[in-house]
Amino acid sequence: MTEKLLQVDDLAVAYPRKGFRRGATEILHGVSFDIDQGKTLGVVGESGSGKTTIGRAILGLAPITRGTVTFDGVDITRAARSKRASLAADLQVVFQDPFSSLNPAMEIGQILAEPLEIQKVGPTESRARVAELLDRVGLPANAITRLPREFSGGQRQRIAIARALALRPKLIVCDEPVSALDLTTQARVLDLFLEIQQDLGVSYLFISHDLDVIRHISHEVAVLYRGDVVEHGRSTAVTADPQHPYTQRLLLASPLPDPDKQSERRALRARMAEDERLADVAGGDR
Ligand SMILES: Nc1ncnc2c1ncn2[C@@H]1O[C@H](COP(=O)(O)OP(=O)(O)OP(=O)(O)O)[C@@H](O)[C@H]1O
Repeated sequence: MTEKLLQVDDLAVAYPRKGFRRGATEILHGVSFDIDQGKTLGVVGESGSGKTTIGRAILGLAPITRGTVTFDGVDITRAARSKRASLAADLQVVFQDPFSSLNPAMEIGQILAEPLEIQKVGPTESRARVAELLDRVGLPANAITRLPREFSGGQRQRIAIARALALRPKLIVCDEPVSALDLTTQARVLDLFLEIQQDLGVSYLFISHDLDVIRHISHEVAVLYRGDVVEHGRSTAVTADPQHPYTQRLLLASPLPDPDKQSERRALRARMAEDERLADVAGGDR
């Protein structure tokens, strides 16, 4: 049996209402899912559905009002600060924007060595690990003396991935990590994520608004709609035969014109039109 690395149970998050002394706006209304070791859960949903908030809650950066987040056997919503700090290396993040997530004044070698220094890794081992990380993400060894601005968007995202891998984490929260990239670069970076997972057994919580991206990268998918998980299942099943009307709409809006899926989508559109027609007829009969 595969071990559960992350278990999220009935997670609710609420932010205090701006301009009010009391009251809070609930963003997540009790979401539950888990992630096995070495697997990927894709979280998909439209803008504002709460995807980033899920990632932030797992990283301890959002106000959790209910539920539990158990990471590697520890309930991090109730664990002491010292215990959470000891888990920090195992839980890393890659953000959407590789331009703002890398310090523009630091050379790549420094950016990658920084987390190692914090973990008190000595200089000789650190140099070897930085070289290994660059190789791992397909960047040349001479990148160490260069600055982020000397790299393209895709290369910068590779640097951000290398930085996330520096401490050999068990889980990486990937928050729209390919959304700022063109389609060809997206595909290459997604393949890198897959290759890394195959080699290192790392798990991903992979957030995206794009069902095609999620289909490519995830074993399972959770569809988030206005702070609730409305559909959850194996990625192939959910994307081939979505059950919830919201997932069906997301699939139709999916931006990649995948030729193999064209006829499938036409059939789905026809089925939805027919469902709507029947609903109209039923409504008219009442
Ligand atoms: N710090 C905050 N304070 C108050 N409200 C917030 C805060 N952060 C997010 N929200 C609200 O929570 C809701 C969900 O935001 P979130 O960023 O999680 O959505 P998302 O699905 O990731 O959207 P996007 O794809 O646009 O990033 C939004 O209505 C947002 O305005």
